[in-house]
Amino acid sequence: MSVMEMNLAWLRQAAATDRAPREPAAPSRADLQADAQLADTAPHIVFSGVGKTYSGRAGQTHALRDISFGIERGRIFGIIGRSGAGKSTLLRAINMLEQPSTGHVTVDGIDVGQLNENGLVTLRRKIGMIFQHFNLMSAKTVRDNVALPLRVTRRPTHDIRQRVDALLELVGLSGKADAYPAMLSGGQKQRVGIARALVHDPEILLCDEATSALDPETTQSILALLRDINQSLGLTIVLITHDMSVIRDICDEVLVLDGGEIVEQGEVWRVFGNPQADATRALLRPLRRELPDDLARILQPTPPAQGRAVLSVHFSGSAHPDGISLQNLLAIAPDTRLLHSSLERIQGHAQGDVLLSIPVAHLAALHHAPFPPDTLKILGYVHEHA
Ligand SMILES: Nc1ncnc2c1ncn2[C@@H]1O[C@H](COP(=O)(O)OP(=O)(O)OP(=O)(O)O)[C@@H](O)[C@H]1O
Repeated sequence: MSVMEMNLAWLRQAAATDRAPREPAAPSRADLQADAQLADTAPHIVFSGVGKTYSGRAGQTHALRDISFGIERGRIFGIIGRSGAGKSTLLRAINMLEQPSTGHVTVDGIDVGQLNENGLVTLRRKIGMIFQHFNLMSAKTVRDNVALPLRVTRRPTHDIRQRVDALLELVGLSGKADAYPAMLSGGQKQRVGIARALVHDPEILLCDEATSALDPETTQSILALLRDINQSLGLTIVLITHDMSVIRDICDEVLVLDGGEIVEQGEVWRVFGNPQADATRALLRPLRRELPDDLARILQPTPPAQGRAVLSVHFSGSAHPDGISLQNLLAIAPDTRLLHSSLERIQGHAQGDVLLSIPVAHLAALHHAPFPPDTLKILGYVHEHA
């Protein structure tokens, strides 16, 4: 029996009985191999036709409509959408903090909507969660905050202490075990939140706007920690955020919600490089650097007799993953000048715009340029003396 199957059996046992299940036996090498093979093929989390309707005094709100998608094991999966799009509802359906009105959510093949109370306790141990405002207990030390979920399991005190110390070391807070939350920076508080979320050795970590209260530098350090945890512990991470740079910097895949529906989903470099839905384009606008003001001021709509054309070349990731050769362009227009670039690499793919200028006299030769026609746009013209 594979480890995954053992865990499934364990969860099923918990779902079927009112007694707390015993911990599963330690897996053998063969179990681990079988598990790796199974894990390669089965999505870790699956939404099938999930809908959620809230009823209130003002009527019904359809927060989610017919949501179906899967999250592969070990991925970092981002969910984005405008305010009210349904992100939190979707995230919280994974650990059943929100019960769907229709459809099913399965984790490791278990329909989590069918679990009884014991089953839910077991499930939630397998799914850690961190929050925007950390949710720490102010009257308890860092060590006690992290130990809290372990105390209810009645593990021996020295086991708990060992586990907590190891986790504090993992998140870089070894020296802060006896500090109180008020004595910590925002980033340190979130590290405590991460340590606490990991106490039960979860397979999934849910991050609800986990970096939204942090400054950009601290955000980067928390993202680096999440990436480390994802890689070293093989955790599947699902996160929601309003910050598109978080998705760009850490996620493998992104799902875009709008009005409770999926409007787009895919690898980050594909979606960010060539967004299809209006909602995605609107969300990504802050990442796009517009034409610099000084350049916009001098651009003319018609070509001058003597002057230069300003071109933008858009890279959506797929065209030149190994770098961009300007050799052919320079052969057409040797006096090509680089004006501006918003080019960046997402998951190893070039993405963004490069602004170039060439003499108008060379415009006719542009159809020989080494870029697909739809990636090259003439933005305007500047007079030679400008
Ligand atoms: N408990 C609730 N009762 C009634 N309506 C709710 C409840 N929770 C959420 N909603 C509504 O469901 C919709 C989706 O809410 P949700 O919080 O999932 O969106 P979100 O994308 O996470 O929003 P935000 O980015 O602002 O946090 C919204 O219209 C919201 O007002």
